[in-house]
Amino acid sequence: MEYCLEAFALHKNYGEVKALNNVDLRINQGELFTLLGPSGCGKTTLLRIIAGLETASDANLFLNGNPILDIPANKRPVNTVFQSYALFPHLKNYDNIAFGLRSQKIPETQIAPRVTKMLEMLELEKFADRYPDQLSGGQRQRVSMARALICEPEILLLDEPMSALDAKLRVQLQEQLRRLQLKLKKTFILVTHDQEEALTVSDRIAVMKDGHILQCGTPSQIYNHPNCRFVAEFIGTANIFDVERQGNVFQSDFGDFVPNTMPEWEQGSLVIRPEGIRLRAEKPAQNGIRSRVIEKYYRGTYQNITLETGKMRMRTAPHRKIEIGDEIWVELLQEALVTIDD
Ligand SMILES: Nc1ncnc2c1ncn2[C@@H]1O[C@H](COP(=O)(O)OP(=O)(O)OP(=O)(O)O)[C@@H](O)[C@H]1O
Repeated sequence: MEYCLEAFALHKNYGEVKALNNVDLRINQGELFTLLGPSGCGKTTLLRIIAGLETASDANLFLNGNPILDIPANKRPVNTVFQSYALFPHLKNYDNIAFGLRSQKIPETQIAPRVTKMLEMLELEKFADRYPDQLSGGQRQRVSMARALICEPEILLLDEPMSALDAKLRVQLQEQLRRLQLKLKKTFILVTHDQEEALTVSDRIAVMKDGHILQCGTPSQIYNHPNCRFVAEFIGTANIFDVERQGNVFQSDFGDFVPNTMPEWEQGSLVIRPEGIRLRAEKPAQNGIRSRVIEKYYRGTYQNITLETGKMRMRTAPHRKIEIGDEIWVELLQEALVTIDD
């Protein structure tokens, strides 16, 4: 299979700081690939190296099988959408979008239909004659996307494009971004520190920390099968507790548990997501805990419950009568228990 983008052994040092430490990456043709991690993990540096805005040492970077590290940024077939929009304030939105084609001296008769198509695709028809400062943040970011896409780059790079928007707009733009990418079937690389955004829009996610990629996989692989404590904690809510293996059972401070698969190690952790813990009317046959409810938060479509035992988080249906102080039986579903070697 031919990858759209391949990187081998990417290193980037800023003085003492190892911004990227031996990063390998393979991104498929037409996928929405997300670089996810906390501030300072190196995701922007990686995006900037792909864009050609930053140099890398000892590295190889291939686009459609061709090496690109020696190609300057303005000659690479990639384009970037920045958090800060980077639109020209003195140009109308139409002219902002047309800018890249005009600078290639393409005749206006060919530019007009392409701009019109972009305006349509990003639902911006009404705003063509306005200036960027007459738009909301989300609309402005759509103009930035149209401007970046009109030159038909091989890859669209998106550097935290939604982080300046409020929560509701962000969700709208995430869905719009995903629809657009599926329609265009183009490779998009998104940088974000927002795990919900990554889970919502991505085909695959690379979780980064301290210049390393810790895990790379589909949203459901990353969420349901985190390969280490950091990934489990960074994505969603995770209940994590120490265990010791004794034969086919894990012993913990909260009782004995049996997961689906037994690892080789003797000491490690078990991870379970809140939805993997279920309320039971009586003691379950295995993986049961008797515990007191210490917190309850109504969330509309569900209730968040905190158990006294290990401050474990679980969820119940919103109509379920359950009160703080209740003693309940819960089952940690066997198939939801993930083992992690610390
Ligand atoms: N020009 C620079 N000079 C010195 N250090 C830098 C420079 N750019 C980045 N760094 C450092 O490299 C590391 C990775 O930075 P990078 O911007 O890639 O992280 P990030 O994950 O994108 O973070 P954020 O989400 O805050 O933008 C950080 O420790 C940062 O301080």
